[in-house]
Amino acid sequence: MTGREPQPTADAADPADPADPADAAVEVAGLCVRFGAVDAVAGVDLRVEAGQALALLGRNGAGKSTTMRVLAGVVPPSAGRALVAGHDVHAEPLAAKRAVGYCPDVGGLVPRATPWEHLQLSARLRRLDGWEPRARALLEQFDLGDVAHRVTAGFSHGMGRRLSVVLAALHEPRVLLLDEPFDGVDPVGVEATFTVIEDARARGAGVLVSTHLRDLAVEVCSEVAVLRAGVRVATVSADHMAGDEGARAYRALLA
Ligand SMILES: Nc1ncnc2c1ncn2[C@@H]1O[C@H](COP(=O)(O)OP(=O)(O)OP(=O)(O)O)[C@@H](O)[C@H]1O
Repeated sequence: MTGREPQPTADAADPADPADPADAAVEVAGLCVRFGAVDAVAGVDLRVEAGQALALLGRNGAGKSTTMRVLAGVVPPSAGRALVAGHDVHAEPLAAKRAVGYCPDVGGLVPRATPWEHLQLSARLRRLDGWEPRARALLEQFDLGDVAHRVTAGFSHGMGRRLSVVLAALHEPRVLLLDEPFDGVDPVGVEATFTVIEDARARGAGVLVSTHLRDLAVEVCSEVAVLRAGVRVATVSADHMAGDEGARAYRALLA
């Protein structure tokens, strides 16, 4: 991300897109992403069902953010398939972007714009009606109400993270992609993010959370997928990754 573009990405026409209950929220098969000589993602398979939250764990450079960027339509796949809410991100980019709310790991905010202006722009691009009460509620929930009309240039890292989650959640997307949503975020922000994830699951959305914070991941997600060097090495229940035993199991997968 360049940090110059607001999230989410602009959409064009917005025809009705009724959910097909047969569709997974996220379906990734044989995904490869190459940057020159670097295989950032080297054949990843993932599935997130509607109403499920899956955590994506792995060491620095494992390919987590690249996978998220493909699903958000920011980076094209080199090979394989990536679908969100039944839409191929490559073949149906607009329908796919419409289904997604994306919190990028870095950037995405316009320094000279206020949180309210970010929300206004997002609502306009997505042609949302009656979005204001939800926007106000989300800002309050994330303790950003007092700074709703302050430019984001002076925001702390954690404030920027919290606003990025608010922007991803505004339109109640069918697929919520949160890349490092807890990074540098205080307990109020963590709690608010948990609520956003739980609300999304309750209305049948699928959630993918990329993070280094295993303890938080297992608290809010039902399953964990571990990437290593661009390859998925395990998908296990969150219980399996909890506590001291989970820490040992996780370290073993990274070795
Ligand atoms: N735009 C790019 N150009 C070249 N290489 C890239 C690019 N984006 C990612 N990479 C490389 O792809 C690999 C995977 O990066 P990625 O950011 O997906 O990892 P990650 O698991 O999210 O890491 P972290 O936990 O540090 O954020 C790394 O080797 C990285 O250097």
